[in-house]
Amino acid sequence: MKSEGSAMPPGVDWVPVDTALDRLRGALHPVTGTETIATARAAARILAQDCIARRSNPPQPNSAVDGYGFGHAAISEGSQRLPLVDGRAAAGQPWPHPVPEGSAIRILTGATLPDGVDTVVLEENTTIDGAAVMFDGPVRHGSNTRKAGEDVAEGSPALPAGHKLRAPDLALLSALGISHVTVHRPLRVGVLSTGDEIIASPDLPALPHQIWDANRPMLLSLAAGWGYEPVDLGHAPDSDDAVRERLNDGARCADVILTSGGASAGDEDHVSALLKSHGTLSSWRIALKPGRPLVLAKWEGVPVFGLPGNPVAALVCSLVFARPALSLLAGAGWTVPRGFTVPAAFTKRKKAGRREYLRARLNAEGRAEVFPSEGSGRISGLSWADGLVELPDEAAEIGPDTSVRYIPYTSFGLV
Ligand SMILES: Nc1nc2c(c(=O)[nH]1)N[C@H]1C(S)=C(S)[C@@H](COP(=O)(O)OP(=O)(O)OC[C@H]3O[C@@H](n4cnc5c(N)ncnc54)[C@H](O)[C@@H]3O)O[C@H]1N2
Ligand code: MOO
Repeated sequence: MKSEGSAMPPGVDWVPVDTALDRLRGALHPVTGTETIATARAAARILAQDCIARRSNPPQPNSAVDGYGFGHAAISEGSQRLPLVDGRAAAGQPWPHPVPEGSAIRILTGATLPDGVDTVVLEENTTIDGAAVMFDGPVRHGSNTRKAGEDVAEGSPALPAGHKLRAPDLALLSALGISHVTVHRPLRVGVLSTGDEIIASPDLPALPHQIWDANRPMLLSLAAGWGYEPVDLGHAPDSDDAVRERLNDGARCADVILTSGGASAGDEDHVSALLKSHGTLSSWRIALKPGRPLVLAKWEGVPVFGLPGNPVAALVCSLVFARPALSLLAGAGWTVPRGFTVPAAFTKRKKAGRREYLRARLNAEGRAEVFPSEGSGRISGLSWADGLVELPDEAAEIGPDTSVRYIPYTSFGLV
């Protein structure tokens, strides 16, 4: 019988993905300063301090419906008939007088409960007879009312430091009277493409042996979508001097640098060579497909992710390694993407020894189908997909309906 063996060439110290992630997590710390800005402008920013409720939500007991309010003590089972006070309580227009026991008041949604009112009956369940309201009891004490602070109590923690603010969070903070928040300054993410064959933009002509830069727009857009400040470091040819100059630029104006290309050990792999000779380099051979020649280093103290040039590998390495690392650098802590266990709609025999990520999407039955080619230069598969299937480091025999872990692009924060 044929041995399963390992998928990886021998003679190399292959680092498992989880080990690489653990080392990365241990080596990095937040690098951004802080600033205080208006809550209304703080979407996608990361809290640098806990937010404490300035007052309760709701601040006062109020009505949850349009109806009639009264004191519960005066009513019982059966038909009720309560005289109406000559007035009305509305949101923003509280009724300033007590409602006598045995009377009721017209009350609208959001209105503060006047003194003497602890229960509200829904308008649709009542009839009006002259100056009285009629309905059937019993009515539960406190029904259709909201207690002061039932959502959030004054002085209680609303959101913790490290939380990345989303639209609903702006609603919460505003409701609690928090007009300004102290947040981390946006992480500046420098992006550099390398390679003699690369033409910086499809606006420019390309000879047959040249290709337009696909990685830089992808990586800049990833950084922006994650809420960071993209810094375009342009494109450098395969020359030590050119790459060195761009890395120096990056170290001046970015907090972290993503490069693509030149990451493996070939004659023209200037990124890994430079980082080896100058920076502090961890050139791990990661037990990963695609993306095994990932370079992690520091250049003038600035972390550098030397991503592989193949666009599929560049994206996978960004999602798997750069995303949690950038989140940590930016002050939001380490992130682990949320995956879903779904049945496979494909067959594959996977050898032991490396983690694999396949371009995938869910079909109409909710099963994961994968792109027909695993080629790392097949950029079209990245667009075809809506996510990745993560296959474990160990050997796996996947057939129709085997459970696999599917991680949608949205779980990686792709917008
Ligand atoms: N002898 C070996 N050769 C290779 C190995 C290996 O282990 N031993 N690994 C292969 C794997 S896996 C990958 S991935 C690539 C990664 O190599 P580099 O990071 O050094 O990347 P390049 O050689 O510069 O480019 C690879 C490929 O990607 C294209 N590319 C580069 N930049 C861009 C860009 N910005 N936009 C679009 N396409 C880009 C480039 O033209 C190449 O085709 O190495 C294998 N070789
Ligand atoms: O890491 Mo390379 O993964 O196959 O393109």
